Amino acid sequence: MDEQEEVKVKNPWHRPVLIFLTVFIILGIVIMVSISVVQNKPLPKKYKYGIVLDAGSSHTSVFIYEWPAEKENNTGMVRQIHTCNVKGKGISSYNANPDGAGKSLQECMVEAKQKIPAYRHSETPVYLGATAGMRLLKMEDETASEKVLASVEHSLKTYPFSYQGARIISGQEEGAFGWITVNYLNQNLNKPTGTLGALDLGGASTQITFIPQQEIESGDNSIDFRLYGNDYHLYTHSFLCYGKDQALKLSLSKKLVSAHAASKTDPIEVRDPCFHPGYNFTRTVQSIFDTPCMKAVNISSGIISHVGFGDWSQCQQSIRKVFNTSRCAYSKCSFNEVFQPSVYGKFGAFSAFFFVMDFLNLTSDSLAITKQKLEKYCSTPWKKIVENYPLVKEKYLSEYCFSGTYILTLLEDGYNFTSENWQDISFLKKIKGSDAGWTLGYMLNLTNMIPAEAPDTRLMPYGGYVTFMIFFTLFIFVLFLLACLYFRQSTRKAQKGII
Ligand SMILES: Nc1nc2c(ncn2[C@@H]2O[C@H](COP(=O)(O)OP(=O)(O)OP(=O)(O)O)[C@@H](O)[C@H]2O)c(=O)[nH]1
Ligand SMILES: [Ca+2]
Repeated sequence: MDEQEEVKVKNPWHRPVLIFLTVFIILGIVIMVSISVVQNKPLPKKYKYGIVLDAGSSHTSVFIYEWPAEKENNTGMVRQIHTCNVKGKGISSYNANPDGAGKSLQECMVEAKQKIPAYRHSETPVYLGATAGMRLLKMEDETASEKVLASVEHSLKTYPFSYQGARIISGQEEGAFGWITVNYLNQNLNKPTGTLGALDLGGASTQITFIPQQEIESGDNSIDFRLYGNDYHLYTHSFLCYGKDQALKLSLSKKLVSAHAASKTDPIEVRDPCFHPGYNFTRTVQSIFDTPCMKAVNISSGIISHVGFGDWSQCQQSIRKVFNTSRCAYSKCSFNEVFQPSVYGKFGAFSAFFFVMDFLNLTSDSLAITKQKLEKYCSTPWKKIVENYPLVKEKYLSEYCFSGTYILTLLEDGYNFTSENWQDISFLKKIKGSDAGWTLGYMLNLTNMIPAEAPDTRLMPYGGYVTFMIFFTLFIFVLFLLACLYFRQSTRKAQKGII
């Protein structure tokens, strides 16, 4: 009995200090584990948003962009999460009914409200940039263009976003921001890699932008940027009236003028090699001349009979007439006396360059094959084309022969691409999910999201730095203990030896 009591008394777990210490240690472990679980739980990423409306000549598109809130100055972080095509034509078509321009944006802006989390609405910037359609309207009727801009401004201010302005952007801006977009999305801007030239074909204008190898001889075509610590010296030009819809009108007007001189029929028959054999459509003369891109001509008949005969090489001859290459006051020109250095490097060709070449399945062939295929396509009877593509809008369908030939002629005779560098052109619509176009570059610039200088980077992230320092300190401490132990052992051995 006494012995048993003695064992009980000697059991160390019955000592209060030890019990207290054990509970304390367990509690400590629980607290540490809980803190580490909470601390290391992946945080929900916070995003910011921006809206840009591309008010083009043919239609308006609304783009919504998203980027991680804490990484906004890094290249490639902004991505397009949604796009909405406004129903109907571009805002410049509302010249006679300006209120309609603002109203037309309603559906897409309501969609934007649903796509962006409500708590971000008030800090989400909205920009509207209008391009060639509004440039032409401003030339024709400045008051009407101001009314249209006032109408879209009034409409955009009714939404809970942060309205930042609606304006007509210049051709240089359109070209330069398109170039920034493609190079930002390809993450070319903070690396020593080459950049991609940008080719944009709209309905009313077309832009070419690239870094040339030679000096830029005209100030209007030069634009300088400092992005992420690199200096960029760009060549850019925007040809107003050379988008594919205006170019069609230009080309058709020339055919109409010569048909009018020769023909005695009413309506005048305009025979067109750029439209398929069997194509026959009645147009008004007004629909061809309703643009400041051409001087009005005095044509007696109000309507024309537009008849196709599908001959590619004659089509190309007729399109060449819209490019004036007879004079150049510089060492080199593209056309219409505009300076252009030799094209250099790889190019991304988007908007109608892509729609058309993709439809015609001509995005990856050599120049010679491209011409052969196009020749065959243009000579295909209109009836057969309609049968082959029952789902494609007839207006688009009828114009692909003209548009394909226009693209080829613009690139080869206008910009001076050759069979050697033809395959440096990539026809593209999107890059990593975001549309190629000027809108993203425009927003990045206005939100200061591309810094002039590359941000200074630390050797390692803060968390990594703390972990490294803790482990390294422990490692040194263990080495120190081992050294002490070794020192004690060796001094003991030495003392024993002495004894
Ligand atoms: N085939 C085809 N054509 C299209 C499509 N979308 C637009 N287009 C046409 O392609 C041309 C260029 O379109 P966009 O790039 O949107 O032109 P835009 O921005 O309205 O015109 P700009 O103000 O000159 O830039 C226009 O003639 C459009 O009608 C499409 O999906 N398929
Ligand atoms: Ca455009």
